[in-house]
Amino acid sequence: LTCFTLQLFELESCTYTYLLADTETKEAVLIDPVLETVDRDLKLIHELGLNLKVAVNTHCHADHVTGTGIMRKKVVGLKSAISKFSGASADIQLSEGDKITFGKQYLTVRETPGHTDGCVTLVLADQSMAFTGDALLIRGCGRTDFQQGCAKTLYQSIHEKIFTLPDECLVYPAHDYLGRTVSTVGEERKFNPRLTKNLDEFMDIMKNLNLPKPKKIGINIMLLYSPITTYALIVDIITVPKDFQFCDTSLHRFVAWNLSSASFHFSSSFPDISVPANRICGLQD
Ligand SMILES: N[C@@H](CCC(=O)N[C@@H](CSS)C(=O)NCC(=O)O)C(=O)O
Repeated sequence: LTCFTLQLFELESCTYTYLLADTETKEAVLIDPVLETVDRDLKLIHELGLNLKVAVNTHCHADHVTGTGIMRKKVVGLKSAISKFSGASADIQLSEGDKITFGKQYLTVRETPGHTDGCVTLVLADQSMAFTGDALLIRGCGRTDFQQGCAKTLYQSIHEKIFTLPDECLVYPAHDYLGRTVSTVGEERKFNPRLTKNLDEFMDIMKNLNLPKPKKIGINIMLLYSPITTYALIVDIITVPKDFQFCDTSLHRFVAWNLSSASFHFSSSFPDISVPANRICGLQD
């Protein structure tokens, strides 16, 4: 079987998007597209004469807005996919063992929660490659301090679902902040400074990472819980009211979906104006 993989990079969030294609049938899958690079990715797919079947997110991203919603509108027949535990809407809700088929190739879903509840690792049919999303990063792993993060769950996921793959299996993460592009299961099992520790030590490391919050988490949380949009043209985020469930301190404007009044709130100094959901300039998934 013949398959090729291209690794694409988005500079602002240091995200890797992966394009996989069956060279015989030209059917392709895109993993973790980013909103800002949708046109770049679609141009490449067009140039290569590929037929994009599925755009899949390894999880609900906090650091960038996914490109799958807008891609579905631009590519006839394209289906979006994400874990059924992500809370997000998509054409295909993935579970453990599901197969994402493209031509004669397929990716198998391994649920790897811990960074978020809906994190999955996608493993190529012959186990030569694993797309680990934010679960396992090169010499690191996804943070566990928000979005249902749980260090113990992540530790178990990585040990049980990723470190059980062959040593030679290539590890392709969703991000790298130091310019690294690929690792292997064997290397990570041996040299990952977090995952080579025991569970207690790992939990201690994860508790003390003290990372700043990703810049786009507020926008993503709002999009995730919005009943009308999965992709919207929304202003930046402002402040953080305590009584709202979905908000973020690191951003300078605030937009939230208020569950009780069923409206979006935009504010610079909260409480502020409340806008009915149907007035939002958004695109339905
Ligand atoms: N600087 C970035 C966010 C960096 C970050 O928090 N990365 C996440 C994955 S994206 S939610 C992470 O899990 N990092 C783990 C680590 O050890 O770095 C931004 O501002 O968006």
